[in-house]
Amino acid sequence: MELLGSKTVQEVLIQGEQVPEKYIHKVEDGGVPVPDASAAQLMDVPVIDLALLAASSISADELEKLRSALATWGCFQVINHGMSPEFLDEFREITKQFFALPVEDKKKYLRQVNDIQGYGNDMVFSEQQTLDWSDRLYLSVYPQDNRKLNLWPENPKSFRQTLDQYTMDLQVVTKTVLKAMARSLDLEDNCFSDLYGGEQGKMDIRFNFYPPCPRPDLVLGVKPHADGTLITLLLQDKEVEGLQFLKGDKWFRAPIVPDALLINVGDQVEILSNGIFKSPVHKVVTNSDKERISVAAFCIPESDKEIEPFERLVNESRPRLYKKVKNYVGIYFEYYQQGRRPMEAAKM
Ligand SMILES: O=C(O)CCC(=O)C(=O)O
Ligand SMILES: [Fe+2]
Repeated sequence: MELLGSKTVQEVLIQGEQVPEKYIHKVEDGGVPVPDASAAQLMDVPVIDLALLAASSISADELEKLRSALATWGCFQVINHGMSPEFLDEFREITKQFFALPVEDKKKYLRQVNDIQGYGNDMVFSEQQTLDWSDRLYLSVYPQDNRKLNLWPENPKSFRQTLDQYTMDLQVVTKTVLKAMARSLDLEDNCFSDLYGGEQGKMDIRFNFYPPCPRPDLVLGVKPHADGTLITLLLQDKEVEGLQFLKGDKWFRAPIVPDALLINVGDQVEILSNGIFKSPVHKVVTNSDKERISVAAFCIPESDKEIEPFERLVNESRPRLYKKVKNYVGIYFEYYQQGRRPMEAAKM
């Protein structure tokens, strides 16, 4: 159960408070709570041309690039995805315009306690939870029955239509990526996409807004987590960095490739691939003078689908690492509430 909601970050800032205690990360052993972002290296994650992954003209080199990126980083950037740079700019623009509305106007779309959809802050499950320095708008878009249109902004005027177009385009990208992932593992083309569901696999969208933060050394935009999805497609801010990925015990900065989408696999693909593809732990740092936006699209299997390692990927040299799970997103929140890594629930 969620505790009563707290304020949005924007409201905290309007009230001119010091950064409230609840947002502050502490390190008991006296280390640095949030290491200086500029000290982190850029990741060398490949940029993949989606046209070269489409079934009709698939390139073996591109496929190998994909497999190797997902086995090392768990993510890659993709260009030639069918959306024009102008359209991506328009989509970023409606995101900025929505968050720039006065608090009162946005509150029409306020998330209710215990519902994930709507505008507001991170869901709060325990008194101990350190809060993220981000405001969100979370909307389910597919299947269409999941849409709560009363929570879809009417201002800016083009918001709904632009979101609709963006998510239709993403469904096409998702299908191509899921097929290519299967091929890169020598599996049957549709093995991932069958779990995702027919024409309209489940997709949720989270618009993230990170206001400038007076204490980037103590506060995170999003605390370290891995996504509970099959895959996540992220549109990053065009100018402001913030996202970092963990590899080994080091954090790396995700580079901005303005017209690319950054795609990462989530826990469910790590399970299905028997650990060959890594669901990367990532976080978002804040900065003191620039706001940042991003938009994450979460692709999630239907909740009645059983998720377990594909048999072809289990053998003597690679024993089965994960149990069968169902409704993983439900498990995800239960573990998250207790401050545990949800993947623990799936390990053998
Ligand atoms: O803002 C970002 O770059 C990433 C956000 C994220 O990790 C998420 O929404 O799950
Ligand atoms: Fe994430």
